[in-house]
Amino acid sequence: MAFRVNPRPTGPVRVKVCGLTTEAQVEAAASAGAAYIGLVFYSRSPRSLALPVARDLALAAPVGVAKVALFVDPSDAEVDAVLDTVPIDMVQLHGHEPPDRVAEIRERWGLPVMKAVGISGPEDVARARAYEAVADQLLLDAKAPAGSTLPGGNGVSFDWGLLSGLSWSRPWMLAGGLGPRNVAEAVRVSGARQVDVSSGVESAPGIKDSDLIRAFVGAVASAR
Ligand SMILES: O=C(O)c1ccccc1NCC(=O)[C@H](O)[C@H](O)COP(=O)(O)O
Repeated sequence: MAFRVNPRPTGPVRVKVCGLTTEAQVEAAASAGAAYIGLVFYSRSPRSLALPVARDLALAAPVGVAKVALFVDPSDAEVDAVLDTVPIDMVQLHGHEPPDRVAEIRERWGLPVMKAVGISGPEDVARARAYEAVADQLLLDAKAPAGSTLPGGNGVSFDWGLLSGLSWSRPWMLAGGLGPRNVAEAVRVSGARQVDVSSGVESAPGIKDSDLIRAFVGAVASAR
């Protein structure tokens, strides 16, 4: 397949490592150069955190690394419980939250919100446009495969060419099946200036691997 090559970008590509569960992983991600760490609050996920653990991880993150709290169709009480306990910089919504719920969460808690949208075809890209007006950032991720119990973190990718040459009024992040071996190509094809990874830097489901995190950030740094 022939891809359009995006114009030469400026500035480094920023990395989010999602689903960290130990302080050593937070240290590995931060020292490798990750700009964001994702903390998962979804009980069905192998990466889901209890509040006291999440608080310790957030406090272990150096200044300058944004702590992102990931929710799936959360109730107000769930958001309250996390934000009352854990120092968080951004909320990620990874469920079926409609635009008005995204706007409500943003306004009620006063934090930037990143809305994840599952992409498998051009109609999904069009759906993502509905969030440009209400979200601070977009996370363009692969759709969960049939049968998966997780809306994200499944290690599957989508056709990055769907994003090539598009412009967005909000910053956006590419996710889905990225790893040290394919992320440079994904950046080149999609034009992403931010990337998000979870299972691609794990040695087993839910277990992050510091060497893979370093390899991923290194591969991103080499992307042109
Ligand atoms: O990671 C999870 O366990 C998870 C659970 C429920 C909703 C979303 C989840 N992850 C979302 C992310 O931001 C992942 O980093 C993103 O989907 C990419 O995952 P992967 O394909 O494994 O790199």
